[in-house]
Amino acid sequence: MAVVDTDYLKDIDKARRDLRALISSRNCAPIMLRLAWHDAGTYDAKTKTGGPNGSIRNEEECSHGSNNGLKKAIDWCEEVKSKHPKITYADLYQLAGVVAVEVTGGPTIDFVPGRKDSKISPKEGRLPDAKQGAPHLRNIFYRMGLTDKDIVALSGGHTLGRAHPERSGFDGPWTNEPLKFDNSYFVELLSGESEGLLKLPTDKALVEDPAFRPFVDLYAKDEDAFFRDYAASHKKLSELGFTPT
Ligand SMILES: C=CC1=C(C)/C(=C/c2[nH]c(Cc3[nH]c(Cc4[nH]c(OC(C)(C)C)c(C)c4C=C)c(C)c3CCC(=O)O)c(CCC(=O)O)c2C)NC1=O
Ligand SMILES: [Fe+3]
Repeated sequence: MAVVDTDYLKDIDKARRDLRALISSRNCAPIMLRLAWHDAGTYDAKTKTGGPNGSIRNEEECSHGSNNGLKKAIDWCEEVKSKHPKITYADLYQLAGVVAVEVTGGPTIDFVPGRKDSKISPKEGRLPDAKQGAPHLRNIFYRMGLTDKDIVALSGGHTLGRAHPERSGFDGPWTNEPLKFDNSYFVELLSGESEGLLKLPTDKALVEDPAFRPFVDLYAKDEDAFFRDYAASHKKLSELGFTPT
């Protein structure tokens, strides 16, 4: 556990400002949010391994196929790390994810520092495979200790950014404003195919599965409900395996 004293908290605040400036000036909120998830999304609640521990910076893990393209985000975070070396990579990547949502107009997410770094990287295969459907999503997210509601709320993170053919083989944004954090991902999900907009098989599973669908309907019509549930799920994912002191 990193020692969270007043100096550490002061450093976190300065790093938060640096991240706001960096993410706003480079319009890189989407890839920073994806970096935060890819570090946290490896958590296994049974074995208490993986999770938000900065291990994605290890060459072995950041070269996993599912992490294609994230090296850029890791290098950008290094600029902030070099100015605030006391902050753990684990805290820095999760802070970047929180700031990415904030600067694009999303909900304020409670951030508690104190995550420890780990050099151990799990084997590839712990993140969801976009080509699969509902059973696979449940296998992956239940393993993390998350629920159906978390799966739908977190998928709303696709309100930001786009897929890149050279990274995942998929192409295009999910919404018409990929730098605005809002509930348009769910509105698009319910409005069928739109020219130039992407729907992954895992996105479509949310509409077809009877347990996921009520959350999609709620979030498409009530943005406040989406923001409330997203903020709670984002905090949960960013604290997997971490008990704030
Ligand atoms: C729920 C299942 C799920 C899957 C299978 C998934 C897969 C997925 N997510 C993204 C990009 C992608 N994903 C995300 C947020 C994201 N991603 C993510 O799933 C994880 C990490 C658990 C896989 C979570 C839980 C969140 C929540 C916020 C962003 C912001 C971007 C755009 C990045 C960019 O613009 O570069 C891509 C395209 C990568 C590329 O080509 O650049 C793919 C294939 N995202 C999913 O939600
Ligand atoms: Fe994604």
